[in-house]
Amino acid sequence: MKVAVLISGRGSNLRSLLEVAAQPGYPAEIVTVIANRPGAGGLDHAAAFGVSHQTIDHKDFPDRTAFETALTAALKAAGAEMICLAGFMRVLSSGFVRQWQDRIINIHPSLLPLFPGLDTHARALAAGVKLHGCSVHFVNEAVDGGAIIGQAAVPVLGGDDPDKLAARVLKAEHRLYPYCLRLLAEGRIRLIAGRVAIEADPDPGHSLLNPAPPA
Ligand SMILES: Nc1nc2c(c(=O)[nH]1)N[C@@H](CN(C=O)c1ccc(C(=O)N[C@@H](CCC(=O)O)C(=O)O)cc1)CN2
Ligand SMILES: NCC(=O)N[C@@H]1O[C@H](COP(=O)([O-])[O-])[C@@H](O)[C@H]1O
Repeated sequence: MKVAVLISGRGSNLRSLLEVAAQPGYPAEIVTVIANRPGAGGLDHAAAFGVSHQTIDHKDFPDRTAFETALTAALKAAGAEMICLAGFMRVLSSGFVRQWQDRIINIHPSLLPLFPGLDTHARALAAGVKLHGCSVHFVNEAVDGGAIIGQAAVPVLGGDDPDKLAARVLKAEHRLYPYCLRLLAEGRIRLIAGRVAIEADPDPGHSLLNPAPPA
């Protein structure tokens, strides 16, 4: 499966996708990386893996539609069949989402439907939840409202602040995203009545995602 990754910053999720996609037998290929912010750190990861990469700065365009028209042209030129949002911080218009219906996924740093949007870790701490985590979901018009493909949970520990919690969640993100993209690229994901069904799930207990905590 030919995959494009859209980023806005550091790119650690992009790196985890590049690493697994470089492994023989992984069913997806990262064909291009596009950043909407000049100097996004993730572009260096793309260069390090020899993957085509470019910046399309949303600030260079009069509006979202013009920005997204340039985005679509670059995606089509790269032959992208699927789009992975990895720390991509622009809300995509309904027109763009419809054009790429069921072919855009995103990683979000919370256990959706809890805490959609921004500042998820501070909000989780403020809410006093004891479990937090991340979700990979299809992207639709509703921000963070698309069908959930996979989730990974982490404990909220005493003394946690948003940065400590974010770091624990990020480790889980780096396992969850390659796992979910694999399921998608192997054709195991079915969207039925707006919900995801995983066919012949190789790891129903998700032990891959949630290895037993250290003794
Ligand atoms: N149509 C959709 N677009 C996007 C989704 C989605 O589910 N549907 N997910 C987001 C990712 N995301 C949360 O996971 C998110 C990203 C950005 C924002 C946001 O409010 N962005 C502001 C600008 C912020 C900036 O440029 O720094 C905006 O776009 O005006 C909310 C949620 C990706 N897009
Ligand atoms: N709303 C989208 C959002 O908040 N995404 C989050 O941004 C970070 C990007 O890190 P990265 O650039 O190192 O992959 C990740 O934690 C991702 O879940």
